[in-house]
Amino acid sequence: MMEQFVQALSIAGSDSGGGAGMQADLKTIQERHVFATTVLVAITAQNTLGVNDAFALPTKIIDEQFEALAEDLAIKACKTGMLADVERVRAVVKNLKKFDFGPLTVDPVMIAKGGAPLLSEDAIAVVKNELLPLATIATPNLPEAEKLTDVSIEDEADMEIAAKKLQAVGVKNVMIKGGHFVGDDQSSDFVLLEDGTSFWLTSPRVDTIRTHGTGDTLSACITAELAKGKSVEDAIRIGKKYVDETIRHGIIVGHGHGPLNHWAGRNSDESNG
Ligand SMILES: Nc1ncnc2c1ncn2[C@@H]1O[C@H](COP(=O)(O)OP(=O)(O)OP(=O)(O)O)[C@@H](O)[C@H]1O
Ligand SMILES: Cc1ncc(CO)c(N)n1
Repeated sequence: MMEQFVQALSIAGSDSGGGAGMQADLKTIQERHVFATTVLVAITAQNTLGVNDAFALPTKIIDEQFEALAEDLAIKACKTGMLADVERVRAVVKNLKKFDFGPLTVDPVMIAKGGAPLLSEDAIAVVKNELLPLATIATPNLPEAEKLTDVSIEDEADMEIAAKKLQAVGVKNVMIKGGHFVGDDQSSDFVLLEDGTSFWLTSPRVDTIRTHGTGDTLSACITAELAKGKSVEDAIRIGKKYVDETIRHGIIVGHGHGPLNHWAGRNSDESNG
């Protein structure tokens, strides 16, 4: 008998350049052999050089996308990416409370690599107080962790303090990404699990500017693995390994912060774990 194929959901913004946002989520979830579905929240006119414009979709069509998925599909895990502003964050929170799409990964996307805002300043508190308490795992980068915790992160000890503060807000599991510690020869992420155990995931830093969509790719991989029923710890470890391969085996696309090689892990036994 044929069984339901595993399905996951990306709630995010579109990157026309194809490297980050919903496009990175789709490519990643597909590579992890999970069926990807989407709720599009915003559209950006973007390439590897920057974000030229952004347009947030009306909440009516956001609600309708959630309803259409709930009516028909069997989604086992979901993630959020770019949510644009207070109105859109609240629309997503409302729908995530209404429907069960499995464990939620919140990638609290705020600013694109080139510096363009993808979340309005006043929406940060709403993400913190209304969205994060629904999260199974949150994956902020360093500036996002600072904004969400008011901890100024100068070193690894500060990352541990910020992770504890995020857990206090209600996030069960926290992964703070150290990709922004440029100058360091390692790229180290700190993980604090629900049961209080913690560990570092470290990989040699790749000397490249082609890192557009690293955060989206990592959180999408975690989401796909959670949809398959992997534990949070296993999903995180697989996510780190997968994103590392996509950076390490880079491709040349565009003239700025180029996208990742999402199919880099195809021939690697390790990344198919
Ligand atoms: N140059 C690099 N070499 C190796 N690993 C990296 C590098 N840059 C980032 N990473 C890893 O990529 C993952 C994503 O981290 P990062 O801090 O870049 O996320 P992000 O800022 O949210 O990304 P984006 O905003 O582009 O989606 C982490 O596991 C981090 O350690
Ligand atoms: C649409 C979109 N979402 C997320 C990111 C962050 O990588 C981006 N650059 N663009």
